[in-house]
Amino acid sequence: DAKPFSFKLLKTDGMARRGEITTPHGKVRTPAFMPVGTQATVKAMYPQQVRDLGADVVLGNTYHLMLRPTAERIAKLGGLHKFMGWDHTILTDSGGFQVMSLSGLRKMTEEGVTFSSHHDGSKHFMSPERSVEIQGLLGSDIQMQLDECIALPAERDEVDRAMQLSLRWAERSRAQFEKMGGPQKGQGLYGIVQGGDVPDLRIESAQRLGELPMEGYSVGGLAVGEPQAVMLKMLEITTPAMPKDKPRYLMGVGTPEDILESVARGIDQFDCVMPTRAGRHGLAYTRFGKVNLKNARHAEDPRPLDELSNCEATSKYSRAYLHHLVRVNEGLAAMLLTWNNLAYYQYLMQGIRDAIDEGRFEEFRQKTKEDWARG
Ligand SMILES: CC#C[C@H]1NC(N)=Nc2cc3[nH]c(NC)nc3cc21
Repeated sequence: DAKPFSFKLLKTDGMARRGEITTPHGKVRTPAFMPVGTQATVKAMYPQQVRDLGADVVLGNTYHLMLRPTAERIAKLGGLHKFMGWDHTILTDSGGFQVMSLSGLRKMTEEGVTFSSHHDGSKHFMSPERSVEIQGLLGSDIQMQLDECIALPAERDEVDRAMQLSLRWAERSRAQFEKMGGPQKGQGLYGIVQGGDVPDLRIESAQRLGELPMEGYSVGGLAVGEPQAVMLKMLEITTPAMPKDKPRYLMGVGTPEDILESVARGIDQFDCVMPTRAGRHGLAYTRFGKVNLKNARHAEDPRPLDELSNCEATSKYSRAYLHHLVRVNEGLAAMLLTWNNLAYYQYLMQGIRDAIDEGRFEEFRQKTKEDWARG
């Protein structure tokens, strides 16, 4: 058997936590930002570049990979790590959220969800068991239960119904994960806390999920368009009800500020398309806030984004050049800005981890927000 999946809580500073996850493909330093690699690639980046910036985990998506090229084909080729040339930890989402947000939903039953592909309209079926089977075929180190994701705003009884179904699906996902020998392979399966914006349902979901032997717990259903204040309020209610000795993963979050505020409320893992997607749209994240390189004011600015950065994309090219590349829609624009943005996100995460290690997270949080405001 492989070394068991483990999480060590190394230090706390207020509600902020510093930890380390051990998976079959190495260690994950938390708080961690996990770049999104939906279709087996972090868009516009080489795997080694992503690694060199300090990422310990990348994300893959069951929904996308089951449609193209299919999990069976990836398994036949040696699994997702080999397929995409990433030899570190991979976390996969279960498909629940993508079915709701991407596909022409057919029907949801107790058994699972039938949906049509957003590519060609072909019909597919996903159950908690099938989702875990796909994630196993991919060789995913950290897997997600299948959950029912409903769009907000929703009535309380609809939120309750979806939360209760997701709890029953958590148990079925766990059974399938153990049937496939996930624990013996050192892999982890996370439950997903639901409950929308209803405090008592969030607490019930977190407490009942915490009774299942999951290796970690995600908070789902936030970052779906609600104001940041609502998201943070829901976190203050939810994280204290989650197990303390297991990783907590806030799905789909977020901006640098969302991440800083969520670490302060007890979250360990983050993923977001923001840095990569923004990079493809001419937006740069820096230590002093965002820079929209489409804007003509950069047309003759000889300064790099941040000369003190050790990332080449950030320190070696003028804003004028980046503005030009964005304006003429050159591929190098997406490459350089994605590189810059992921470098900044990992720089922020390293700063957060160091600050918690040294017991100065609150001071770090204030100083970082001042720097962003300075622009
Ligand atoms: C309801 C629910 C839920 C969660 N369930 C699963 N499986 N994945 C998610 C991915 C997300 N991405 C974002 N925001 C971009 N919110 C997410 C929430 C979930």
